Amino acid sequence: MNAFKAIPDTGNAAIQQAWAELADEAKRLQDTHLAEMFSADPERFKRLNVKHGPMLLDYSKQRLDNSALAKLGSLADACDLKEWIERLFSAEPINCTENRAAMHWALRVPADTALQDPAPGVFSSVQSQLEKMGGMVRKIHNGQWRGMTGEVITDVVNIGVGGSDLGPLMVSRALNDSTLIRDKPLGIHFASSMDGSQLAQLLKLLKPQNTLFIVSSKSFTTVDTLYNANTAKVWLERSLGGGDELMHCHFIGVSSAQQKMNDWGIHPENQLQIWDWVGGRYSLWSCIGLPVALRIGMIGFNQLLAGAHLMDNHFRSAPWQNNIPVLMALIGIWNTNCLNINAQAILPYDGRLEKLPAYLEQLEMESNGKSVTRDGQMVQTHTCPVLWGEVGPNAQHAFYQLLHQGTEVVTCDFIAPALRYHEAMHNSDSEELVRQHELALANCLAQSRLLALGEDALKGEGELPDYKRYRGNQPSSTILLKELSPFSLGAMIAAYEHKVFAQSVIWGINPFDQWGVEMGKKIATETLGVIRNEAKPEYPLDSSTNGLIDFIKNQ
Ligand SMILES: O=P(O)(O)OC[C@H]1O[C@](O)(CO)[C@@H](O)[C@@H]1O
Repeated sequence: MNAFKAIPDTGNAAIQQAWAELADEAKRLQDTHLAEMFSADPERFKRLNVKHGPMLLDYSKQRLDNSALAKLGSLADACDLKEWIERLFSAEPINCTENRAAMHWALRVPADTALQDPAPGVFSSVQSQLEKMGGMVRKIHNGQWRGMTGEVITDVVNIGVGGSDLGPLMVSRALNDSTLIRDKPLGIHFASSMDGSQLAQLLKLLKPQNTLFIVSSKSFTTVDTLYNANTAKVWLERSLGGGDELMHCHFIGVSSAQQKMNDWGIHPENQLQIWDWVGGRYSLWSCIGLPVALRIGMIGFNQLLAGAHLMDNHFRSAPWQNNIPVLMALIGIWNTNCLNINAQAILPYDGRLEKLPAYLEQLEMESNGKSVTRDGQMVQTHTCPVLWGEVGPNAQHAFYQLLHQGTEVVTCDFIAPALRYHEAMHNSDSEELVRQHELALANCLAQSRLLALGEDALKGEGELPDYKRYRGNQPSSTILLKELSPFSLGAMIAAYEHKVFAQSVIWGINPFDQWGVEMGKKIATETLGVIRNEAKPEYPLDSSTNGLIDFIKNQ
């Protein structure tokens, strides 16, 4: 179905013209099956893939061609994407509803950069916090960070939620078997859920005298985190007693709210600073990434930053035809706005990337799940699609049925490293593991092929009954990394970040705020008062909420 019920009227003739031309392209291609596109052009992959650094993006299984791409490029030009990219790489407060810059890119600028500071002291304050974090990492790794009883810290628990959890969690899991950490066995754990589920499990296993908590919260007001942190504090106090020494030995804080960290009792030496110009979901590159640095060491952390910096430079300088994040953005615009595909699955074929779908859900949906433009108008196009995902091979045994034979069109991102286990050739089990990696790669390629081509993927199957048929034409992109390393992961995450930004420019929305989550927090506070019999609601509650509260209270 053609998504263009009406060409969006943005009041800008060039943008409108670009949308109109895209509508024609969508009409031209709407009935062309991917199988036809591949058989009509044996060079299709060559035309529709791009490589940069450790990353390859194959978008030949997307339902577009060079002509449609050219029109998408014209749309990007009409929306002044190039100028907006330069505005991102400056101290301009492009997060207009919060009057803040969005300088997460500054977090990965190397110490010896020739780049000009976007505002006085930005680069130097980033470096000084990284150095402070490096000092803590060394102390913990060397066994010099002692608990209150003088025992070595063996376990670190990151308490945070959203961007203060998902980024560090995803990256630490992804790089869990990095060679950099072989000699440094340190338990690194994460507690995010406000109901205390994860923390309760951890507190059963950990020993207070050996455990260090990182309270990670940009705002230091997030109740999920503060409740978990309070539970941890009480747990420590019960065995070790309270006081300044306990706080000094067992808590690190990472936040932009220094006074709030002071008030909570984080010792000044244990405070790591972030800045209001780092959005929560863009913060893993800052000291919010402390669990990552603990996992892979500062050398590894710097490689992660270097990979992201490589992608920053690429995004800033490459023409859109070769620009990985811009192409990812344009493909998304094509799917969402031209083909009416509003679902996207993230499918890593590497178990180490198990948390990538959750991380990208926040990055994309909290950034671009918006319906009001920067000018305060209602958007006239769809914006962010619904994202979800799972480790691909496992998802094959769960929801791929819908992808192959359901009624929904879904675009998929297949993600895999080309090499794995190669560095462990001396291990006796490595040959078997290499074979397992080959198996995963074969499945990755086979699934994207079958989804694209349908039954054409396996000619010679003969006439199939309807229930066995594969219609195909499900579009996908494949991202291959040379291998999964701090550097390549940094580059890939930054590519997704910039994709999100480029799409926000085309949709005319601000990707750096999240006002949609605020009212829920307020109402929850009021509801808590009612559940605890401490307050009456300001407004009469609806019958559903009343009924549910009655049930809870009657138990
Ligand atoms: O780091 P904080 O301030 O605790 O916020 C955690 C998360 O909460 C949100 O503000 C949404 O509620 C996210 O944007 C953020 O990553």
